[in-house]
Amino acid sequence: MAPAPLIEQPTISETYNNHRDGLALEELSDNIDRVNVLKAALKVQNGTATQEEQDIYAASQFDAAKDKTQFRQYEEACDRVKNFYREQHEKQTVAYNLKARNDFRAKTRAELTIWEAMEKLNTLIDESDPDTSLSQIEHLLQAAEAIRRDGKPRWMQLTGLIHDLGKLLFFFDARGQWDVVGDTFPVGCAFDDRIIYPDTFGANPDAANPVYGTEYGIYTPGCGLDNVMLSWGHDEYLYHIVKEQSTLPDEALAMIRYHSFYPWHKEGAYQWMMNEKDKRMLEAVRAFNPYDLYSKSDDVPKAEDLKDYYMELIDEYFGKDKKVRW
Ligand SMILES: O[C@H]1[C@H](O)[C@@H](O)[C@H](O)[C@@H](O)[C@H]1O
Ligand SMILES: [Fe+2]
Ligand SMILES: [Fe+2]
Repeated sequence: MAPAPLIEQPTISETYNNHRDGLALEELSDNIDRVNVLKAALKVQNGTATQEEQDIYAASQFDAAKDKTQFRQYEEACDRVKNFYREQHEKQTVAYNLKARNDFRAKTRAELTIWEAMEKLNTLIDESDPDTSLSQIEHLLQAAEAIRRDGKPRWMQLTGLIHDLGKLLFFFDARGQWDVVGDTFPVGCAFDDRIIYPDTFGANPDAANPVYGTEYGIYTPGCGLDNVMLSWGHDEYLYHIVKEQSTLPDEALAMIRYHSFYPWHKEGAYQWMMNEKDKRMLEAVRAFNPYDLYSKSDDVPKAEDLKDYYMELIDEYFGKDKKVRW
């Protein structure tokens, strides 16, 4: 059976004629199809979490003791954070997103094991984050350890460990931090007011575009998030890598791809895009979020003490001592 068209075709060809520097969405989806065929041939399978695992990850007590008012206070955030989002909201356009995906597909930037990637990332301090000034390896270990302490499935522990590794982009093709970190949102349709600092989208040329500026833009309701272009950054980049090079299940892929999509998983925006699969994935992302956000105030784990445990976990889903193509 031929896959359902991603988005209504006439709109796409009309709107994308102006973006010859990027891949058309049709070509992108062809690429994705080719990858899926290759994966089937190589017997790399992501699969879905078992019901038992879904039950385990759904019931969490982890954040009960956390004072939620201490996190994500953007109104009180420092200028570093505010300036970051002003720039990001101005520059994340459809044209840029097509180009970024095209560049991503064009080459391999580095070959590093997961652990090497964590070490490389260690010097990056995330300008968008009002809640932590720790290094990334510390944040990754905090998230993974919180998930592990709560007895969650092994694949979810590993997801905690790697979920921000896409920030490696900063050392390769990025134009700054604005196309690497921060919350994400769809491009190609109206920017929702539930995105933080919504007023800063006035400076984004897409906001006034006759197609992209409308509620549904280039999409149709129910098209499914797999068919939506989320602003390019660490989530999207890592998602593609993990999908192609690991056996982590769909729920893990969703936790990675949507963990910064707060307007959707926290604020309830963009519900009209969802299909049945997305409803299940939303549960997974919501189960993951507290470990990402509230573990930032936990004790700082020591990487050397935990390395053996996590190396085994990495081997289990990526292959023994596997160099990942970044
Ligand atoms: O500042 C943070 C940080 O960049 C995280 O890695 C991202 O996932 C969050 O959504 C964002 O708010
Ligand atoms: Fe993140
Ligand atoms: Fe994170």
